Amino acid sequence: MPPVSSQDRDLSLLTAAKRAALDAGGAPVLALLDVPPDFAAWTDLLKRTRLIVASDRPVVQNAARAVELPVVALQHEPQTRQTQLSQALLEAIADDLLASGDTVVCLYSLFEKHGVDSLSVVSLADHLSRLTSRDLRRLDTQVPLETLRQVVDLAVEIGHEGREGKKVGALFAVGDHERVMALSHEQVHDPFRGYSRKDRLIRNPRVQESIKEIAQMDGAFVVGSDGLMHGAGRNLNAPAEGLTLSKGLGARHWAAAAMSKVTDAILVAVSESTGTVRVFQNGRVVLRIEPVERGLRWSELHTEPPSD
Ligand SMILES: Nc1ncnc2c1ncn2[C@@H]1O[C@H](COP(=O)(O)OP(=O)(O)OP(=O)(O)O)[C@@H](O)[C@H]1O
Repeated sequence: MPPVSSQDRDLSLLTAAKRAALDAGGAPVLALLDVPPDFAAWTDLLKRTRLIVASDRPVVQNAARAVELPVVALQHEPQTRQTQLSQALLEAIADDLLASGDTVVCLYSLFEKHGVDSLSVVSLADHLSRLTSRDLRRLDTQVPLETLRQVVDLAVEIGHEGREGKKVGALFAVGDHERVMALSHEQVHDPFRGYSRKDRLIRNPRVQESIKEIAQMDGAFVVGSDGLMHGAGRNLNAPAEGLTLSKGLGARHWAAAAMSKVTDAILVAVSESTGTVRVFQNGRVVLRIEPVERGLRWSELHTEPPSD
């Protein structure tokens, strides 16, 4: 069999991408490229199907901009194709080129130096939720992923929805609950006191609804590794020495950082003003989730020294 030229291979994959985009109800095509292709031929073939170009190479970015294609400019750093593709999708959502509920047809190269050799149809909603699990799994903690995931999902919902149109903040300590309880005191009456175990498990949807309601009150929720609520309305008072936090973060976030430093708990804070969820471990923000329209965006961490 004669070898297929890279240009022919690109065009046959592009035809398949167009077909997949139409089958998905007019999905956009995102091409992750290292070398500029013949963009005129590409747009000609794709016709009305929207094409977004992602690349860490200025030569590709410039060639795409020259024909007025939207560009996602990636950082050049050694990473797998899959990570690069995830990054491109997240950046495209952040730049409003994609919405987090979209299906996207992705074209990229796994093996070939030039052009594209692979096609994936990605549901962003599924992909984003898998990313959340993956990032949480990376945390080296004894708190089971399931419990962490439930708390983080709840925190994201609180930050995203608020309560009856009002913005709501919240604070959760997960794991190492005995030490967290010892380093905190009751700030307001604990609404969960006296409830049965079943009615204090955060996987119970009724408990989740109560948490959303109670989050409006002051203080923190203390959750055990098994997802059992041990306290609500707690004022956390771990010492805040030797901590570094981003500018603009107030008492809630300092309390979270401090408690995560002196215990093995993971702290999850929802900012009332922005809805941003921050996950703290060992005194540092290890994950930050920005609320974006209809979904989440995991973003990189920027740590700045505290202002005087
Ligand atoms: N040590 C603490 N323990 C538990 N909750 C706290 C603590 N300190 C503050 N909070 C809670 O955080 C709320 C907001 O405080 P503050 O505005 O200073 O925090 P912040 O970090 O700026 O958070 P936000 O972005 O939500 O405003 C307080 O009303 C209180 O409910």
